[in-house]
Amino acid sequence: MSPRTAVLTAENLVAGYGEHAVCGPLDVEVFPGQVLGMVGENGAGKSTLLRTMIGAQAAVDGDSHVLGLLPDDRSALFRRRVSVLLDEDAYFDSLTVREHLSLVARGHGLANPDKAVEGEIDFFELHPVADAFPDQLSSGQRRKLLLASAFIRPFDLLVLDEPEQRLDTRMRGLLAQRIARTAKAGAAVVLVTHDADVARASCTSAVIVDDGGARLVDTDAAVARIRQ
Ligand SMILES: Nc1ncnc2c1ncn2[C@@H]1O[C@H](COP(=O)(O)OP(=O)(O)OP(=O)(O)O)[C@@H](O)[C@H]1O
Repeated sequence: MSPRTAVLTAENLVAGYGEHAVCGPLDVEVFPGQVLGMVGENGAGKSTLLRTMIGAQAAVDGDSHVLGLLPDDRSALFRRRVSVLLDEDAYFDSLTVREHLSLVARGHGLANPDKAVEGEIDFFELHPVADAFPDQLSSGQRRKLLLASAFIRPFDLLVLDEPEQRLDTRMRGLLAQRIARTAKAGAAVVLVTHDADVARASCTSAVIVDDGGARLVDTDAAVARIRQ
């Protein structure tokens, strides 16, 4: 893909439920190397807008494209090139942390899956629970497992809904740096966050979602909005 081809675009995109608009319209393009944050108060519509951007729910109006196509999270292309972590827990109860990561790494055809698995266990500090099952983890450790599963696989677009949830301050900082590095390496990232430090350390631009609207701003404005 050419570096100037947008990975994700939204055109006049209005998100909501049925005929009921929650927020928008939004026009935005996200290119490789960019991290677009989405900020705003509880209930403003960030998650709804994020899901609509990636085709996980129908738009009230307008449309979005991922990798130049109408997004279809069941298509092979989408699943191969878009890594998504929404605000939900999804595990296999009978697989350990290490087995989960191994399954994702092998499913995506990584050349050296074992090395990648150990790398994520190191990064997310999951060593003490690497051979534990999901119901033996703390809520923060479960969140780290989901984040590790999102990062371990290849992607052109990484989509994260409040990735900082349940992480301690130090791990939030490491995560923000990882997101920034991921974009510098060529991916595009879209994330919802309530954390001003995460936004400042990772975002290259942002959308403020409020009063039924969605407007594109620079990172400083997004950080100031979170701190209000
Ligand atoms: N399934 C649904 N059907 C109808 N309305 C919904 C549904 N899910 C969420 N909403 C409403 O849509 C609005 C936006 O919710 P959304 O979860 O997108 O907000 P948010 O900005 O992500 O909030 P938070 O920061 O609390 O996660 C809220 O008023 C919420 O009540």
